[in-house]
Amino acid sequence: MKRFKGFGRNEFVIAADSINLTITAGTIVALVGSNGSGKSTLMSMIAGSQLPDSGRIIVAGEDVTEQPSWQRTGKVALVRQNPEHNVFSALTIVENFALAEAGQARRFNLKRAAGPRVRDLARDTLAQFSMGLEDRLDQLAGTLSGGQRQAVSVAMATSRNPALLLLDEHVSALDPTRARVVMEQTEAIVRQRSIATLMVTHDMGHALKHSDRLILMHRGRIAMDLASKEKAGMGVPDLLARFEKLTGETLPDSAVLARA
Ligand SMILES: Nc1ncnc2c1ncn2[C@@H]1O[C@H](COP(=O)(O)OP(=O)(O)OP(=O)(O)O)[C@@H](O)[C@H]1O
Repeated sequence: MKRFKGFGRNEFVIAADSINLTITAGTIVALVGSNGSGKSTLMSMIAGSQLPDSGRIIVAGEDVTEQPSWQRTGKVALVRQNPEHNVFSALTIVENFALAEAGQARRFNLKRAAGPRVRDLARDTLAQFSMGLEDRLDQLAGTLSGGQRQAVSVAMATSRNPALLLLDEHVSALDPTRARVVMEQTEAIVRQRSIATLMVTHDMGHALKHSDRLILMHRGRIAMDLASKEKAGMGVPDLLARFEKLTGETLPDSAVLARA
């Protein structure tokens, strides 16, 4: 559970409540919900940037609830919405990989960390995106497009096979074509590596197409939990209608808003 101080005296907002969620290895769970439903709060508690008021976060059998985010590196990887928040612009692609590696090994000798082993790791992981990034390891990350940066971010986040990958609207800042490519490649990589994945999205089409299970949050709680079988054959209008019936509110679909 997580609550925040509200505007009035003795007023609180319960951002996450009674959430019981287990994600098994190799499963992609889409997390959707209206604005303010608690998705980011849940992601932050799992990533370690917010402490829950009560409850536990267990990753690969280890209780990480009290661990700060840097201690969870290697177990939990996060790709944020804004490409600029995921990579260091002033470093090259391979130096970004090296920095992630150095952080995990608690070493900060960037030159040494960016040696042949990390180059091979970066090249192999980036090759899966088929964007030619594997041949541009020495290019400054700041000169990459948003889509290329997100591809590098997903490659960095998955290269060490974390137990859990958090995708926080990671393609929402990209144009629809780039978003589709990065989303498809992300799915291919996490499936190939069997990484448990929790993906927040406002694009209901992505949520239905690229997940094994779809969770809908409303007012800090899980209002709907659709397994693969239940969501099979379901279209975006069906999902939106189910949400409306359940909550009496409408669910915004960013893909629709982007086309409007
Ligand atoms: N630091 C904070 N202080 C006070 N209230 C907060 C804080 N963070 C979140 N909240 C409140 O908690 C509730 C859940 O917010 P949260 O950001 O988790 O929702 P969300 O589902 O991620 O929304 P969005 O889709 O708009 O990003 C909201 O009512 C929000 O105003």
